Amino acid sequence: MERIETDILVIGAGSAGLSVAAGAVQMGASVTLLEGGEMGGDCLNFGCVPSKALIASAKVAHAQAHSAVFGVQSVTPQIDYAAAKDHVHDVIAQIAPVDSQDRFEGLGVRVIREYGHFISKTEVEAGPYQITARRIVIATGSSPTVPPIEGLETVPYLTNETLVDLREKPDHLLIIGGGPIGMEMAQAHIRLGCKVTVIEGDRALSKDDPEAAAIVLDALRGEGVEIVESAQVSRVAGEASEVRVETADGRTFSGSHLLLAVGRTPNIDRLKLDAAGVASTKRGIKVDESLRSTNRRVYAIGDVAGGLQFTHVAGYHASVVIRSLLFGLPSKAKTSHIPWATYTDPELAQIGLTEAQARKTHGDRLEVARFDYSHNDRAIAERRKTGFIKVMVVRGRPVGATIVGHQAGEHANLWALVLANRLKMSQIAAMVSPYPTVGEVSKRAAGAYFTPRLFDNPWVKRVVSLVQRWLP
Ligand SMILES: Cc1cc2nc3c(=O)[nH]c(=O)nc-3n(C[C@H](O)[C@H](O)[C@H](O)COP(=O)(O)OP(=O)(O)OC[C@H]3O[C@@H](n4cnc5c(N)ncnc54)[C@H](O)[C@@H]3O)c2cc1C
Ligand SMILES: NC(=O)c1ccc[n+]([C@@H]2O[C@H](COP(=O)([O-])OP(=O)(O)OC[C@H]3O[C@@H](n4cnc5c(N)ncnc54)[C@H](O)[C@@H]3O)[C@@H](O)[C@H]2O)c1
Repeated sequence: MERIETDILVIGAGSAGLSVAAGAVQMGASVTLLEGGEMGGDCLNFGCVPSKALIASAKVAHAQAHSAVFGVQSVTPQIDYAAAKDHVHDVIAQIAPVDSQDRFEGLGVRVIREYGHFISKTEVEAGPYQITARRIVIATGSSPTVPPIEGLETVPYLTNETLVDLREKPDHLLIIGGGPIGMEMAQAHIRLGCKVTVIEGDRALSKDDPEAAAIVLDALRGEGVEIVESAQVSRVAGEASEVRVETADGRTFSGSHLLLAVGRTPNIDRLKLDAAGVASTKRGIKVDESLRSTNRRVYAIGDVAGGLQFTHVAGYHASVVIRSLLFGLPSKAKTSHIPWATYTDPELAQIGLTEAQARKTHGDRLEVARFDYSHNDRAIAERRKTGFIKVMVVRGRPVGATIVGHQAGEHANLWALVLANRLKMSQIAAMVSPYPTVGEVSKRAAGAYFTPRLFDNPWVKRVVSLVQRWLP
């Protein structure tokens, strides 16, 4: 057994672990990084990157089939599903060097390709290594949840992990779960020529603003995706290319392939957390606001910390703990300025509070300013008129924004800046947006906030008429 002593041990080389390791080593700490699976974790290999690459293929197919309105003859796209997956793997390969063992070793990180588990409060064993660290960061991420549905163990099913390598085009993809994974993959597959049925136990896209989610669901239904809500799956049966899904209320759906998209389970089983005195729940490792576990030398970040599960949150968590790991400074993770986006078409983005959350927190002090895409000239030119932005404002400062429409995820950047820096609506209104851009919707939402104050205000009218009398 080789013994290693290190300042910081990072367990897991996904978005969270890599961000901590890169930051800490470049600021002078000695860093050891364990990775039992693929460098880059879920986002690169099975999550964000492959899903967005497949969505890009699907967009091209959709554009070919719907070009006539632009004066370009529509054609029936000839889909080569396996070639689309080649494109997905090529995209992963292009991004992989950034997350690679070579790059991290080049930065000075000791990278060990083994799964690790605790043997004491400060020690971890990984393959032939025993590592003692002053601080340990658990960044082991999450895996697709496989729910206890009767019959599941007898039926071939896909998860986001195995979907990446599927090369035969599903004739009819059944998706259990109408969250972001289910909806993104549903639209990608209908556009790539599959039949798609989504079976959702509750409400599809239930974590998002219902009015905005309804626009996305309408669009998907319009493209032919069957979305069945309030349909808790209780049993599955069948075999390869013939799968049957039954719901608790007795409905049955049949398809050729089954994708599970029912949420995530934290990767904690291998860690032997008891040995380190690190407490956990079903959602993940218990952490305080500083992302410290019940063992003060051990932090947990990213998906395994059980909060919002996004790559940018993993990166943000890394920045929060680095302050405390390297400088011993107090540092707290907040969620009030965190954005997320679902990359359906139209896209759906949320930053900070939804309208319902803001109403609950701020009551009558809440004002909602909104602007519709249908009044944006560029959106009209691009035939992307569906969507809206609404901004939740309290005493002149936004506390949340919801955007549904073309490139909503891109427009979320501006509102993420606004919320992170507690900017005022007047500062957004002062921005000059280039015309014609879809991004003008943000400025127009700020305009909508001031319109009644300026144009429907008798005092303003009185002052203007008075000044006009005196002006030479
Ligand atoms: C289909 C899909 C699409 C997604 N799309 C988006 C998106 O568009 N935008 C977005 O922001 N987020 C998206 N996400 C979420 C995003 O992928 C995750 O939030 C992010 O990957 C979490 O990073 P992480 O570092 O916490 O965990 P992971 O990326 O899961 O990394 C954890 C790593 O730890 C390793 N590991 C586990 N246990 C051990 C151990 N004991 N020892 C050593 N190594 C270990 C694992 O092998 C893994 O590589 C998507 C997720 C999925 C599934
Ligand atoms: N664009 C993005 O940023 C993006 C994309 C994909 C995934 N993600 C991340 O990955 C996480 C996981 O995504 P997800 O879609 O798997 O999870 P989710 O928890 O958001 O949605 C799962 C859905 O499955 C339903 N469900 C659970 N059991 C069921 C059953 N037996 N029958 C029918 N329905 C059932 C739930 O009601 C829920 O609506 C997301 O929360 C998000 O953090 C992000």
